[in-house]
Amino acid sequence: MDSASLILFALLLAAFLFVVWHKDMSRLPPGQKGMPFFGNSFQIPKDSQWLTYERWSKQYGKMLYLNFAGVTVIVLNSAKHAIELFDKRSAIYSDRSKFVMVNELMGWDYSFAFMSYGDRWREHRRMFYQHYNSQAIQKCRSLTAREVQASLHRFIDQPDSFMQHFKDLAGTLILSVTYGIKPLPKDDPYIMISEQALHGLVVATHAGGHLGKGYISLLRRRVELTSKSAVEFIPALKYLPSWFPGAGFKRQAEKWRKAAMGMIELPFDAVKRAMAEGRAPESIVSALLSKLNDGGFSPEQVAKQEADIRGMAGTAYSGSADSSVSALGTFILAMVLYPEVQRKAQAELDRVIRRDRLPTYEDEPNLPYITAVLREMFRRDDEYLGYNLPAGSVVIGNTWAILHDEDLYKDPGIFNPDRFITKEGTLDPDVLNPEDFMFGYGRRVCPGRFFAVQSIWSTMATLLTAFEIGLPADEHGQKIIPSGEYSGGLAIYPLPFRCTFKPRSEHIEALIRSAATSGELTRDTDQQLEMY
Ligand code: HEM
Repeated sequence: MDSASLILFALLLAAFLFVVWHKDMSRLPPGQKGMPFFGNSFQIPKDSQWLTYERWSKQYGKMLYLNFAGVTVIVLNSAKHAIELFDKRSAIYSDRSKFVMVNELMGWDYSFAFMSYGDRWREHRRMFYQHYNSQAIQKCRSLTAREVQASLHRFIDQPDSFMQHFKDLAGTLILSVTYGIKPLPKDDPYIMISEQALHGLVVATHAGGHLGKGYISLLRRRVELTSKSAVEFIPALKYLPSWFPGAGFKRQAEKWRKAAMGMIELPFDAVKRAMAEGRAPESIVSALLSKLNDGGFSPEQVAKQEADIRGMAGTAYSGSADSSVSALGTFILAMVLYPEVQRKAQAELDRVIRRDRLPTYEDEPNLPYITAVLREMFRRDDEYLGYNLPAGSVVIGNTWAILHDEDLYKDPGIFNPDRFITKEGTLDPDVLNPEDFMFGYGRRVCPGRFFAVQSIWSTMATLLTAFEIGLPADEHGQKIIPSGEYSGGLAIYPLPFRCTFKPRSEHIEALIRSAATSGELTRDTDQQLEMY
């Protein structure tokens, strides 16, 4: 081919590609115009990206097209679109990204939350769901009530550490139910190793701290937005030796991997040892292992199923820890910023519970306003968005925009649980329940949602019965008002703020103190599994 024909061929090819690309583009939803090659990469802020999506969606439409250096991103800003795609067409919107850093280098491929859509994911999810569905988790109601009540004294003794108390409580509940482990009140080794593992996960999936340096500055925002790193862009980087300049992410991944493995192996091995010694308390893992021991399986089958149980159980801790704590942080924030809502909730509790005991989840049907507060809290909680990944493009359900849609919720910026209540004082079935959105969509919808709702509701109702939740005053006697802002991350939390927890009566304080003692006694019995 001579050079003139070569140029002609190149021009024709370019024209063809342009037409194909253009034709394809014309079928995409409208969106904000971006830069050549980088697209919208540099137009998205580091935190609270959902606000930018919402703003653009008002300009361009509820289904928004974005381009991050060649990766197509579709953001769904309406309930209708999210249901249409994620629920009704869930077969093609249920995959996950490959997560090279998290899955391959840090060892999280045991967790079905990060698995691609397929048989292995299905098997793990089915096993999980058998034990955490709405029926099954009713068994843990009394355990939940006992542990919530046993934690109350901490709010009196160390009010400023209330987020830490929520963290400890979330860890206690999930470890007790899943493994039969009662964590120590302080510095529990199972919780500590799990926190290390989760910290690694949060760092690896958020800001691009572990990336090749030049690459980060160039593509940082695109990286952050899709929770990926340079190694996600160029998977071959995973083969770099750890000592190679710029391969610090591999050394870091090795450390985080140890924590991720410790998190699933240590409690699992403790249950196995306790079972061998005939002293294992009731738990999901011991129930599954007993079935396995009675099943007449070959050693290979046992090894495979043990690995599945170990991974499924570890997924429960990682799914539960941050999300519930974030929601409860939002609850406390709402209670101090909207004292009239707190008073109304307490009036309902006083009417139904009569101040002579602490509530349990059994009381839920008689306390619609508390459930309305939970729904309103979920509507306001800035939990991060779920990702779903169809053929090559990222589809994001912008839950924040959906739950702030003025067509669905009047004055969405106001914390108003009454929006969920009818004139007769019951829950209004015609108002969209935020639980249908904030737990994700379709086949990947959060399988821990029943456990989450039960434990968060119980914690909220118990705290409201036990305490006047208020704000401390500064040296001039002025109340210190929290900013109400949130920090970014995989799950995000209200920025630290102070509040006070005053027992609502002497009788309640006596109940709190006695619940604390019975909680400690439980921990000292042979129910505690030793770690080593
Ligand atoms: C307020 C609390 C919680 C919130 C807001 C929440 C929210 C979510 C969201 C948005 C997803 C992604 C769904 C999607 O991809 O569309 C998810 C997945 C998941 N959650 Fe939760 N969650 C909470 C509590 C829990 C708890 C307590 C557990 C465990 C007991 C749990 C276990 C999981 C698991 C295992 C997945 C992965 C499911 C899969 O990929 O198939 N979550 N959650």
